[in-house]
Amino acid sequence: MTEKEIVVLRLGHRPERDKRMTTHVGLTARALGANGMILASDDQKIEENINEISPRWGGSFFIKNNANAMEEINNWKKEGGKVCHLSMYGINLPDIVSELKTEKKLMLIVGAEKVPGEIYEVSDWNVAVGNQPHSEVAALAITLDRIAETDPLLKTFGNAELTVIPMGKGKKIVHDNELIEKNKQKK
Ligand SMILES: C[S@@+](CC[C@H](N)C(=O)[O-])C[C@H]1O[C@@H](n2cnc3c(N)ncnc32)[C@H](O)[C@@H]1O
Repeated sequence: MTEKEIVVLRLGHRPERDKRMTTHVGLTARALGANGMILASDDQKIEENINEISPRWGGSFFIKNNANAMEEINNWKKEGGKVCHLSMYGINLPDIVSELKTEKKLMLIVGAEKVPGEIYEVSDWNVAVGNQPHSEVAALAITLDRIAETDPLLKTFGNAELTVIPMGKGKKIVHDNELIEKNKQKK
């Protein structure tokens, strides 16, 4: 079975206002099964923060900083990918989810401030996660969960320095000291 390829395109990030929100878009995308995030603004700090996550917590999530949104979308489409823009004005997710689920190469676009009209035009779908205003992080999380083939909460992340041992009370993290040493030497 071919793996699904999902990237998140983050639009409208304002470095002075949206640092936490955009970091959370990246963390959520990674945790719930996306392969990477493309940031259509220049914020090297976010790039650094996200790049620190995978060596620590496993997997191979990528971030591309300072990208041109339309170029990314057009290249994605040329490679046969489909584009789904998340917007409260779109078709409600339950009405389109079965179609989205069959896509093997999907770009999910989330905005911050007002999203330019051309994004609505160029997208294959404008999809609402309920037609009420809320947040890009919530919209992304619910979409990734609903379109997943297997439960994203059960996904394991290989090559992790740190692994949480789930428990009802307290906190337990296992450290892979050999990998921590190896990664230190790479820096
Ligand atoms: C806080 S909203 C701001 C929206 C902005 N005022 C506009 O006119 O597009 C930021 C982003 O969250 C996402 N979002 C918020 N509510 C949503 C919903 N109900 N369904 C899908 N996406 C949503 C969209 O990606 C949106 O661009």
